[in-house]
Amino acid sequence: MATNFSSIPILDYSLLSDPTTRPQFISQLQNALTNVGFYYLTNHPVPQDDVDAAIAFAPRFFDLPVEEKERIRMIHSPHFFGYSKLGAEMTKGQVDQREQFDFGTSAEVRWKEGDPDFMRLWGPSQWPDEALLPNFKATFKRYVDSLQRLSQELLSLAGEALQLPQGAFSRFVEPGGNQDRVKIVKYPVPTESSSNQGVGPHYDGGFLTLLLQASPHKGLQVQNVSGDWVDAPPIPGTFVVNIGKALETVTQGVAIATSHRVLSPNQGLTPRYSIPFFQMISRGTIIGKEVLEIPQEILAIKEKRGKVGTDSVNYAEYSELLSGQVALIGRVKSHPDVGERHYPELFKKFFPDGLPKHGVAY
Ligand SMILES: O=C(O)CCC(=O)C(=O)O
Ligand SMILES: [Fe+2]
Repeated sequence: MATNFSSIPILDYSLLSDPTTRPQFISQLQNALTNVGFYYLTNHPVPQDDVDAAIAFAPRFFDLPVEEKERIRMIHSPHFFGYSKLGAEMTKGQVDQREQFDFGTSAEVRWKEGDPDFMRLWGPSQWPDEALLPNFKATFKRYVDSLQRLSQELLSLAGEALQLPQGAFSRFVEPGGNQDRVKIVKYPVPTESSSNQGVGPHYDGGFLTLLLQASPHKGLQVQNVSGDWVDAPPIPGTFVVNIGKALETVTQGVAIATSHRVLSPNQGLTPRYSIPFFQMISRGTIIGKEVLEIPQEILAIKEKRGKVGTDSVNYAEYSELLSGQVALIGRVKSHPDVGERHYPELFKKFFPDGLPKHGVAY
């Protein structure tokens, strides 16, 4: 089986419903997890009407009046939920050319006096005014409920493909469930003078990411073992699923997190939209010290594989810090202005000279 991919495998979810084809899905999944870190999922169970409704809302959100988007700016949220204008986010110290709206699956603030700061990461989302965007909140609540269910099923299938015992991942779920995160993203056509970094090379931090490409543009690229960037163009009716650093860590590097980036649309095109769903992990574990026991046969796959490209930021902190702290550091580095407002001490540690000139919302 190829260990240096030149395209992203397409897995057909409907193979799972027939016991004679199910093993084929599991074997393809094993290859995708261990050799690519990415796959397309086709014939998935999320109702197409819900997908279409989410896609239709993406441009409408960004067309809201500026004042309404400002009202729900991320800076108001210690949970890093809300609107970020163009140029407000950074990857690897470079400004990303994207505008976005972050929200989460339902969660209460469980932080109490004396708890570590990162316990404040989970909490309620900010939503646009119902009168300005009727049904937006209800549509996305329904959509993320479906995505959360699907992500849990795909995680359990990943466990099966890696020959782990059933429920192997449950120790990374907090009582009452984890809060997963979602973004609606707009990548505008760059001006002549701006860079074409839609989002710079990075790994996702959690378990699985389920990405809905919400317009027909190319732009997403995935880095293979040789360091080449492989296109992952939109395929209608699919999600792009990829592995985050947390899953890589707990599987002892057998499932690989693969670096990826987005290039802005070329001149003359329209903006690109996408809606990634990030499956998160529990906050209170040093996951590098809680890795799963992996069968020898599966570990052997890792030995055969080449070394993975390094053109990316990383999550080495998972081996020494609590998972919630790693997540908080990632958020503060990406959104320094929000970090400065809500987590001033941590902010100072990473930005001793104050807010960077670029990469701040205001
Ligand atoms: O917009 C995309 O296609 C990918 C976005 C992404 O990789 C991310 O937000 O982590
Ligand atoms: Fe990503």
